[in-house]
This record gives sequence, structure tokens and C-alpha cells, in this order.
Amino acid sequence: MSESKRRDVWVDGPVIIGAGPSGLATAACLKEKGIPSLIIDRSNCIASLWKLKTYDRLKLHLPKIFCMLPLMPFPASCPNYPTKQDFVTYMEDYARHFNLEPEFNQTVVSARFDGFWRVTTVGIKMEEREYVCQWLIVATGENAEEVVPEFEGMDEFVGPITHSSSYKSGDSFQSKRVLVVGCGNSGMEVALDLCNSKARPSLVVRDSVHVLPQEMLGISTFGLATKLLRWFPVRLVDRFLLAISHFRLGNTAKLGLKRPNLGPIELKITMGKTPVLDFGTVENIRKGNIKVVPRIKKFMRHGVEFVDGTVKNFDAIILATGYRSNVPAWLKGNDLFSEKDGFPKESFPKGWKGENGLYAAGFTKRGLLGISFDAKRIADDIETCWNIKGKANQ
Ligand SMILES: Cc1cc2nc3c(=O)[nH]c(=O)nc-3n(C[C@H](O)[C@H](O)[C@H](O)COP(=O)(O)OP(=O)(O)OC[C@H]3O[C@@H](n4cnc5c(N)ncnc54)[C@H](O)[C@@H]3O)c2cc1C
Ligand SMILES: NC(=O)C1=CN([C@@H]2O[C@H](COP(=O)(O)OP(=O)(O)OC[C@H]3O[C@@H](n4cnc5c(N)ncnc54)[C@H](OP(=O)(O)O)[C@@H]3O)[C@@H](O)[C@H]2O)C=CC1
Ligand SMILES: O=C(O)C(=O)Cc1c[nH]c2ccccc12
Repeated sequence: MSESKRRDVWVDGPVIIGAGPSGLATAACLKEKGIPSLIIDRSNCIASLWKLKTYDRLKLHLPKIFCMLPLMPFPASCPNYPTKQDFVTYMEDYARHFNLEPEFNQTVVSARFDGFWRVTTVGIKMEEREYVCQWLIVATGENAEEVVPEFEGMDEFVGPITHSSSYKSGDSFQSKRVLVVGCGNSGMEVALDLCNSKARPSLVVRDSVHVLPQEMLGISTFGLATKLLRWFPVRLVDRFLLAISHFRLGNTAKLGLKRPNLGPIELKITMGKTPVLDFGTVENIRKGNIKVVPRIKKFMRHGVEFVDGTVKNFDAIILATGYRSNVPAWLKGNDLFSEKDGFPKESFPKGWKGENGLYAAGFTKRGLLGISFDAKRIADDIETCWNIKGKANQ
């Protein structure tokens, strides 16, 4: 498109890319300090990941106290483990409360710094815009794009192959043989949901996984671990959590769910890998309602061959193979984000601030709790520059 047809928009205050929990939380913290900002999002609504790309039975795995955004708690009427709808309603109330009105249907295709940040977007009719600003807050998330692995023979498979982000419920899978690939929280819960819908799920566990009960000693496992970590070293806390898990769930390795060498909290802290919280998947594996299968070797017309040489027929495949950041595709010339994985080069608690007014919100691998930390820190940091700028203009 020619330069003349492009709309250029000067933004007084930061531009925030992403209207999910991270973008909304950061905008709210800025607003509270009297700093305006503009949120832009490729989707047509706030919290698009939660509204459009999650399954019906989804509930928050952690109690609401660990999932609230800054400055506005969940209503008392909301259950301790909010449902997906509770959480969406909370975020809509949050946006309304802070008067946050993102610009929707604007996909960021490039952002670069030349004294100011220049953010180029493309709208639904392919019209281009350039937003020019002094601060850029990247809040596009750890789950921006689906990871869709390539397998040999994938094109030959005659049934549907979908990603877990488009799975809603097991309604259309009754009595079907479904292969769920990936045993993170999504895969484990999709397999359980399929089982409850009278489908016949198999679950690919290619390596190892930590499965923990959602609650221990009457409180959430996450809450318990947080409390224990105040007093004891990580490895001891892990040993304690694993002992209780063993008591409650038995030896999961016997079911094909081998545990990693590092403990669940150490693995979360060092690698960002979230332990799976169990809601009945383990019990169904034990009963034979969900079959655990090894790594896939190749796809065939009606099924899959696994690395151990066994072949099984399936009617559908669901790839619960996770997500990735999309930052390297559009953010040019910066030293905050790694080109390799699109995450900040430095891990939590660093990695939220780059050069030239660039910030990262929501890339801590620490879920909604990490988002709150980032939002507050970023707003505090921008406030100091904003005040200097204000004084200079007086
Ligand atoms: C099924 C599922 C369940 C989860 N449950 C929990 C949970 O219970 N607890 C928890 O703490 N975490 C959970 N998470 C993790 C999740 O990452 C966070 O809850 C949260 O949604 C992250 O917020 P965010 O704003 O950083 O990213 P997102 O919610 O992904 O928001 C990012 C926004 O950026 C927009 N965007 C991306 N790229 C562009 C672009 N190029 N241009 C313009 N806009 C763009 C997207 O449209 C999106 O609206 C879950 C994730 C999944 C997939
Ligand atoms: N209510 C809640 O709190 C929920 C939270 N979540 C969160 O959302 C985020 C995303 O979760 P999820 O969607 O499960 O993604 P994850 O990245 O957590 O899990 C992806 C899984 O797919 C496996 N995998 C990837 N590629 C392949 C392959 N080629 N063959 C076989 N297996 C493969 C991975 O195995 P490997 O480990 O070997 O790499 C891993 O088990 C996480 O932070 C999760 O905690 C998700 C659902 C519910
Ligand atoms: O979703 C994530 O990645 C999180 O960090 C939040 C989270 C969900 N389930 C958990 C279990 C243990 C530690 C953190 C989480």
C-alpha cells in the first residue's frame, strides 16, 4: 500500500500490543497513575485466548487469589476455582471498570525503533496503520500461536486433525477412537473430557510428566507449595509434594506417566514447565478408559504407528502440543526478546524491561500471578519517565 493511504496515529503514552490479561492489567496499572495508553489486538474482543480458544470444561487450576489481576479482586460470589465463564466475566468487568477500550482487528506486522516506536498494523480489509509512540509494551502472550508438529505421513490420515485450541467438548466424538497428542494440562484434560463423553481416547506421552493432585491437606497444591517454599528449600518441598502425590495417585510411572528427574517445582522454576494437576485423568488411565501410548513414528490412512512398532486405528487426532510466542515475526531490532523462542532472553524476575522504552508483559512462565508482577513493575517504571516528561512540558 502506498504511504499516502496509510493512517499514521501518534499515541500519547504507551502502546500495548495484546488485549489479554497482561495487556489489560498493564493498562489498568498505568491508568491508576494517570497515564493513558492504547491497547491494540488482532482479535475482535478482549481476552480472545480465553473466549475463543479454550474448551468448555476449563476452570482455573489455581485458587482465585493467585489469578486476580492488580487493583481489582474477584467478586466474593465467584467460586474459589473460577470457571472459564467466571474468568471472562471478571476480565470484561475489569476492562469496563478501568475504561479500557482497545482497538480491535489490528494485527501487528512490524514494530521498530527509530527514535520513536513505530508499530505497523493490518486491519481486516488489509488497510495499514502506523502507531507512533515513546513506549512499547509487548503483551502478545506465551500462547500466541499453536504449535503444530509435522509427522511423517500426516497428509495421508483421512480423519480430522485439530489443535486443542479448537476443542470445545467431546459431543461430536461419542464412541470415536481419538488420539490426543501431548500430556500437558490441555492434553490431560481433553483426554478426560473425551472419556466423560463416551469417546475412546488414547494419550501420547512422549517423555515424562509430573502429575499432582489439585489439592493436598485440604488446600490447593500450589498454595501449599508457596507456603512451604517460604521455609524450606525447593528440593525438600518437591520431595514432600511427590510423597503426597504418590500416596494419592499411586506410582504413575506404572501407568506410562514417568516422572521427570527434576521435581515439579524445580522444573517449573528452571524450565517453566507446568506440572499437570489431576482431575480424574489418572483414575481413568488406571481403569483402562484412557490408553497411554508412546511417541508417534508416522501417520497412516486410518491410524498411527508408534515408535515401539505397534499400529492403532483412530477416527480423529487432537494435537495438545502447546503454543509459542510470535514476537520474532514482527518485532525488529531489539535485545529484549530472543529470536529463537520469542521469550525475553533473561528469565523471571528479569526480562520485563528492554532498551528505548520497550517492555515485556506476561512472558514469565508463571501464569496469571506473573502477569500481575509485570504489570505493576512496568507501570511504576513508566511513571518515573512520565513525571519527568510532565515536568519538562510545564
Ligand atoms: C487452555 C489454557 C488454559 C489456561 N489456564 C490458565 C490458568 O488457569 N491459570 C493461569 O495462570 N494461566 C492459564 N493459562 C495461561 C495463559 O497464558 C494465561 O492465563 C493468560 O491468558 C496469558 O495472558 P496474556 O495476556 O499474556 O496472553 P493472551 O491471553 O494470549 O493475550 C494475548 C493477546 O495478544 C493478541 N495478539 C497476539 N499476537 C498479536 C499480534 N501480532 N497483533 C495484535 N495482537 C496480537 C492476541 O489476540 C491475544 O488477545 C492457560 C492457557 C491455556 C491455553
Ligand atoms: N486450567 C488451567 O490452569 C490450565 C492451564 N493450562 C496452561 O496453558 C499452557 C499451555 O498448556 P498445554 O496446551 O497443555 O501445552 P504444554 O506446552 O504445557 O504441553 C504440550 C505437550 O505436548 C507435548 N508435545 C509437544 N510436541 C509433541 C510431539 N511432537 N509429540 C508428542 N508430544 C508433543 C509436550 O511434551 P514434552 O513435555 O515432552 O515437550 C507436552 O506434553 C500451560 O501453561 C498450561 O499450564 C492449560 C490447560 C488448563
Ligand atoms: O499455567 C501456568 O503456566 C501457570 O504457571 C499457572 C499454573 C497452572 N497450574 C499450575 C500448577 C503449578 C504451578 C503453576 C500452575
